[in-house]
Amino acid sequence: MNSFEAELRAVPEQRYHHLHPFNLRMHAGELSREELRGWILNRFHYQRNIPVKDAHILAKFDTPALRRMWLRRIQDHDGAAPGEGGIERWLRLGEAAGLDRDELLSGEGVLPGVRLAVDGYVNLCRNGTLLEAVAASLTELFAPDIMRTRIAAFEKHYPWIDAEGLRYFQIRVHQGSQDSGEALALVLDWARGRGDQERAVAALRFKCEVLWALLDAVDGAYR
Ligand SMILES: O=C(O)c1cc(C(=O)O)c2c(n1)C(=O)C(=O)c1cc(C(=O)O)[nH]c1-2
Repeated sequence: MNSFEAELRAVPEQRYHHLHPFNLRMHAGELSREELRGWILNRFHYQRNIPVKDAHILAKFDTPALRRMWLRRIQDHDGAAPGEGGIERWLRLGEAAGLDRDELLSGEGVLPGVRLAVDGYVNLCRNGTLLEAVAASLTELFAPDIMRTRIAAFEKHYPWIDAEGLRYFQIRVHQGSQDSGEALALVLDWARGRGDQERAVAALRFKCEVLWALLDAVDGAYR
């Protein structure tokens, strides 16, 4: 591992949302049903915007091979047909937790801080460079671990959520590993100069702040 890769990996180590008090309480089994439902409802706003930000990134690629690779991410979330894909699985997670699918789809109840955080991420991918947009996705280097922790915590502490609801996370463990591996290879290849490396690290820091701000909003609203 070169020093730039080590620098990239150190960002989420210190700032990723696995350290956020809301996630610590989630994993310790301390969240009320209302808090967990509030998190699922607000995270749906993040989920449904992931393919939107990925479409902005897709439009910046200029080779079929790279577009093909990134298109898979959009399909992972949107599915190949109605009733499939990650967004559908997140809706089922909501239903397993007692939320109404139409309520999730309406977007009502999404907190202002969550909207701003998600807008921040989508706008970085729309207006930033390709390097910044891809580097920002590298929080996913840490996502499979937090998802494994979350699955175990849900099974242990929140048995009132039907196990079927956990499918989103179970499938995402593999998808997140593949996504982050591909994105890391691109960033290491593109960012050879110190200026680019610093911009990649800054984008990854910003993305950690997006996830942190999202949880700050949820933590403050439902406690
Ligand atoms: O539950 C999580 O902790 C978590 C974190 C992240 C992340 O690190 O951004 C993503 C996801 N989940 C996720 O489900 C997902 O689809 C996803 C896509 C991306 C991205 O930036 O492209 N991050 C994440």
